Amino acid sequence: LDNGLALTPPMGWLAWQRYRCITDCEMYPDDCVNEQLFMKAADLLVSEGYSELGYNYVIVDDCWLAKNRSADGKLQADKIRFPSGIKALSDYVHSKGLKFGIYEDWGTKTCAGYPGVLGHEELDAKTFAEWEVDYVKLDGCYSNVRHMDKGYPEFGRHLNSTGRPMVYSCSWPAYQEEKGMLIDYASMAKHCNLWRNYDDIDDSWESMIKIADYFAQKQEFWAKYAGPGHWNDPDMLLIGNFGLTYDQSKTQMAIWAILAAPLLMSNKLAEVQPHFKDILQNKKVIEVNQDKLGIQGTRVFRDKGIDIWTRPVEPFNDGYYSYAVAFVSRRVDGAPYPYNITLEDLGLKNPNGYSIINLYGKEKSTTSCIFNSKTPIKVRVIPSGVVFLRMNIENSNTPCTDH
Ligand SMILES: OC[C@@H]1[C@H](O)[C@H](O)[C@@H](O)CN1C(=S)Nc1ccc(F)cc1
Repeated sequence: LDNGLALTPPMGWLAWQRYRCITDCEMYPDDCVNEQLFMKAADLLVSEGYSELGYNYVIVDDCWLAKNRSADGKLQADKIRFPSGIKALSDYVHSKGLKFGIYEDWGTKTCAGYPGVLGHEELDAKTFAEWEVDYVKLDGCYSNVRHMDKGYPEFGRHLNSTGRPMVYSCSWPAYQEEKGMLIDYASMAKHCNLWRNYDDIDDSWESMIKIADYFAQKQEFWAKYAGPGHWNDPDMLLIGNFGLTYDQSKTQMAIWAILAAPLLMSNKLAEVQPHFKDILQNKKVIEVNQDKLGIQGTRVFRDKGIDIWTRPVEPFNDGYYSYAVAFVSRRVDGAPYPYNITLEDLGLKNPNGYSIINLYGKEKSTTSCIFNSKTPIKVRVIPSGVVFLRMNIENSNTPCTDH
């Protein structure tokens, strides 16, 4: 969507995966969907160093609403759980220098059964502008999938007519994909800043890698629609929760960086363990995800249980081609698996050579030597883990010794 927003994939924190629709704040005061949850998330994004790295959206998901609209037909928040109201919450988030996102559903109800926008589209868009919302996630439950091709663009026009810039996240393709419909991705890129293509992510390796594999299967259809202002969305980051190991967390962060995916954490920020936080705050990996070219990478190679993903990154012009390259092991036979490949076999043919940086390596790993495209690079990949490298074209002439 050409509204000047989301020129790189949005980054931030989205409640759904970790907090679902927990509304019993008596029983679960620290884990329920209420205003405290989002105010605390805003505080921690700043105090824990996330916001300075780009994580700046605090996004409310389903279940924020009262069960009914107010007398004048406007959407309203649950009065017990959001006693100060959404505008006050939005103001609080803005006071921390962050941006505020909210959820609704192009249907009669949200997936969890709260009021949907159908029949109130213009009013609801205006309400979001009044609340100074910066990002709207529009879900697609309780609606006719065949009418989404008109409904989602129309709601986007209502948002645009308010005059307030708002990132527009659409769930439209995910619902049409589910029905096996032919999907108009050109329309998606025209009307939405990002869009969910596929199933909801759950807190497990199986769920995350199923989504990654589906994006690889569909890459020839989907990747070309990604670019500044319009992104495919494989759903939230699981890192810091219960389901992924340390190495599996590095794998999700690497694949989401290759895919130019939104980096929307959904975790309990106060309890993210330091080595998981290091993954979420890895500047070199975030730099790949936020690369200005906005080219979505692809899975280019599968061999011996090693999946290889590459993404073109800057500098990438007149002969200078640089890449991020991820080696993901799907093996389960215990030992880290040694894998060698020449850059030429990877399709990186620059004769002058490349510097190679291990994005998950220690700082010292920034090599100054170069590999020419025939030098085999040797990696050892941990089961369901990843070796994530950045290869920049170099014209220096200090060839690398064996790596
Ligand atoms: O209720 C909202 C929730 C989250 O917003 C997800 O990100 C959305 O993709 C939709 N969603 C859920 S649980 N959707 C849903 C998931 C399973 C199901 F059988 C029916 C609806």
